[in-house]
Amino acid sequence: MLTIKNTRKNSLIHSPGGEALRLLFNGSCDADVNNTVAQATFNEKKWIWVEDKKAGYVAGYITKDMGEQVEVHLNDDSIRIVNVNETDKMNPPKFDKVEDMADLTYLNEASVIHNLRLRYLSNLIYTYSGLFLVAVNPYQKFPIYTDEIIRYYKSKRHHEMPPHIYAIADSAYNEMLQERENQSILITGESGAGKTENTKRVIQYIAAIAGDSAGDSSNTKMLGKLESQILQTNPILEAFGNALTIRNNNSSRFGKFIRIEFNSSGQIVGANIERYLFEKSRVTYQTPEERNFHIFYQLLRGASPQLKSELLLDGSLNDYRFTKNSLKDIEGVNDSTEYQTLVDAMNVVGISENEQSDLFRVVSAVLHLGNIEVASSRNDQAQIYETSSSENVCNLLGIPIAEFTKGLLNPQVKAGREWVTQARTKEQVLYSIEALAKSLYERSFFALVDRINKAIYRPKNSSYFIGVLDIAGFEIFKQEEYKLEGIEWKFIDFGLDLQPTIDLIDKANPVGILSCLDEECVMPKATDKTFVEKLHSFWKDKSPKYQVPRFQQGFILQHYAAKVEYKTSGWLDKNKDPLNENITKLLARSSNQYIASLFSDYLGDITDNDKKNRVKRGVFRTVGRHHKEQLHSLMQQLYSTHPHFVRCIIPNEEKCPGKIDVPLVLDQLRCNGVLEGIRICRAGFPNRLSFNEFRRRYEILTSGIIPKGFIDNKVAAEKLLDAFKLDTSQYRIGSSKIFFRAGVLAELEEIRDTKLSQLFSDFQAHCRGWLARKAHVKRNERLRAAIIIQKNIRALNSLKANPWWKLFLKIRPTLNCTKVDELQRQIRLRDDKILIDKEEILKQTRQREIDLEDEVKELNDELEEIAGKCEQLSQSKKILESKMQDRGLLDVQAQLLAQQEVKNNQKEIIHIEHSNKLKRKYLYLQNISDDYLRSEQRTH
Ligand SMILES: Nc1ncnc2c1ncn2[C@@H]1O[C@H](COP(=O)(O)OP(=O)(O)OP(=O)(O)O)[C@@H](O)[C@H]1O
Repeated sequence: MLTIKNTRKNSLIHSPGGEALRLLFNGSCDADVNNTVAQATFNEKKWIWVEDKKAGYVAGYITKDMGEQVEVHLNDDSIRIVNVNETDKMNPPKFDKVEDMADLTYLNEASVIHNLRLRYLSNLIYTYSGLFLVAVNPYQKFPIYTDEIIRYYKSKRHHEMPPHIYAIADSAYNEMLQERENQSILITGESGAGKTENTKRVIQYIAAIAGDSAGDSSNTKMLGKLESQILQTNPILEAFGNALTIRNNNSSRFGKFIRIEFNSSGQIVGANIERYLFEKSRVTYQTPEERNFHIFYQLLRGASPQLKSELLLDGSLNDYRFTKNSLKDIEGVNDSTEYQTLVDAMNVVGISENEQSDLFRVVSAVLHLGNIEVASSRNDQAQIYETSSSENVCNLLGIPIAEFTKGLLNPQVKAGREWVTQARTKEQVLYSIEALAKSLYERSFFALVDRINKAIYRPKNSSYFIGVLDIAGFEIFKQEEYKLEGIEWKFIDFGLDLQPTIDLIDKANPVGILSCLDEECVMPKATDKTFVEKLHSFWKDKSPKYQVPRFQQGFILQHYAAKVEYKTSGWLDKNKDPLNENITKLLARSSNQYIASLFSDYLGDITDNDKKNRVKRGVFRTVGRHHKEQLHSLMQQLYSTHPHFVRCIIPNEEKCPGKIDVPLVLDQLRCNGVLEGIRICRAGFPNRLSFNEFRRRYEILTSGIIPKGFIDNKVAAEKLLDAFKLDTSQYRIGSSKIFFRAGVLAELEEIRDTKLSQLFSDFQAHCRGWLARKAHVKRNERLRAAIIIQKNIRALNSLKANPWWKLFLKIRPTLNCTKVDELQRQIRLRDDKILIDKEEILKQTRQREIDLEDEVKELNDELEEIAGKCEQLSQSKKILESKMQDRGLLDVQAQLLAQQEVKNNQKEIIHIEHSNKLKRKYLYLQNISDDYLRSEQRTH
């Protein structure tokens, strides 16, 4: 029993489970730690709702304020007590159901859970909490993932719309386009919390908005082929990689990182899936409340009889060891329909019928492997008497049965330098059968992921990506950014310093747990015990995060959320993951190409040299090392992206809609860092903008502050900050960005919105004014016109009554008014004639021009001819001259000169005649045009 004292009015009480209770009176109360106050509302009777572990919620009321004590009387006459934390203060009711919990005035566990709970009970499953989006699994379908909702969220700002996974997807997409930076969305949470559902929603949203950025697709029904293929990878991966567990009917038994690739204009050009940590042990063992991977049930229930007979499957779920002890059905799920969905999805992705049958062949082989019955002979040697299952296995896997059986029962192993045949016990054979079944299924699953990637991955056209990580427990905080930007930042230890624990697991020197395990795996005679002893010698009392357990063989690690005790039995074996090499070699040479490809790394004879290499390779590729390398590469990728965080919360363990188990939720909030996330967000500078972006967005708020012409973006941003009169504690200026405390940018955005809407109103007012003025002028003109028309009509009407006018009208037909008419007619006729003459003159002029041109051409030809003759004459003159020289005939020269003169004279006469001719023609044309001009003038 706890006695709570000095509880102030309006202060917050919260139960051991963290439920919030607002006290509307002064006083205190006793608390029974077994009960949880769910909700408290006080009216005059001061009602209180208390959760009773047995009875559920029970209502009670507070009878009286007794000084420092408050009794809560329940309707079953008992008294319930609550735990009060005096330091916790209650937020005013206006903060109830607040969309971003970073906005809470008082931040504490109770307020956070109170808010989440209120929202959850109002079917609001998404809530922002500073750095994260918190998503509480509703366990029911809300209509919040429709095409219409997608359209609402498209290109909206973060806080413009209620919290939603689409808002996160949208900001990742827009930031990718604006910042030209890869993005990642890290979706984490416990099993069953909703990671995979939210991952699917992110991909659905991105496929809808980015599939066709040219048009307004926003419609999942109108997706392109690639987008559909990406979406259809889901049912395939879920069939082979998901299973029913106690916590989740559709639990992913592997982690995945899906990268959606975009070109520079933001259209999807491909996708790639990387998988992590596959739970292959489920193939051979499940608890009675759980199932094997879905595909086993789907195939046995949904495949056609013909396919089943091809796969040699003539039994039902109860006939196969690997399925018979499991739960068979999932509520609300029809495996046969799911099988059809799977086949349809594989067809969409482009997995051919042959490839599908290869995948199913492996599933069937695994089922038959489980049914191989191994007996023990008298000398403890394993025997297989009933061979039908082995025959089926060999038939399906394309390997000879004799060698398979021999490899299982009497494998060849190396003993020193010799190869010897070893007899195996029943347990050893069963172990290697199970190891084979697990490895076969796992390799086939990995090959399936590779095949899917082959269909959807086109790295060539890719410029950026958005990666969606669906995996339990991932954390990256980019606090180094402050350092890079030169921001003064006092590191606050929020309990997030996980480095000592990470070192303990990961470090090579001093040897961390994984390295130590790898080392032990190659040590002769090493056992799980020697491994643990070695670990203790390295870490006991040397790391505060490492402890030695009292009773078990293992160690205790202090993780972020809690201490975890690890039992190390079987670790060495699991890390080596040994397979019977006699069998794997057989499989590598299988007559079935697909099966052979799964084990191609075992191809080739194991010579001494190979063996050495194999062992060496084994050292580097233990299970632990493989995971470590994979995760390291994942972290590298994540660090190169802009991260967005989604924290999924499981509300209760009964998969029950509308029920929130407060201690369970509180536990998750504590473990997944939501509370720290909010604190970091409030303590640090969670919003940042580059100088350029800041100036571009907010210059509008302070017209005239930034002078015209070029000015450095940083200087401009500083001027703007001064003009905003922001408190300097609210921001920090880095070397390329400005960092803001939570809420500052939201405020600026609000002011900007107001300003923009004011500007737009002004603009609209201007436009409307202009239109109205134009309409007014038109109306005035119409009015004037109407007045004139009226005036004329009135004049006409008044004239109508005038007797002179009447007389005039009467006598008009008899009047000789033809003169005017005749004149008009003559004018018309003359006009017509002028027109015709004009045309005729033009025609003639054109014709004359053409004739003249022809004549000029002829004269030119004549001139050329004369010139040619002259040339000839000068030639003959030259000849004659030379002859004269030869013969001394000077008199001939004189004669020729005389001839030449005659010729020249003739030429001159021709020239004169020609120019006279041209003159005459010119005068003639002049006359014509004068005539024409005169007639024109007359016309006018
Ligand atoms: N947003 C949601 N809307 C409706 N149902 C949901 C939602 N999120 C989760 N669920 C329900 O909860 C179940 C578990 O969710 P999901 O498989 O996504 O969990 P998980 O965190 O991926 O778990 P695991 O780690 O075991 O794979 C889903 O099958 C679905 O029935």
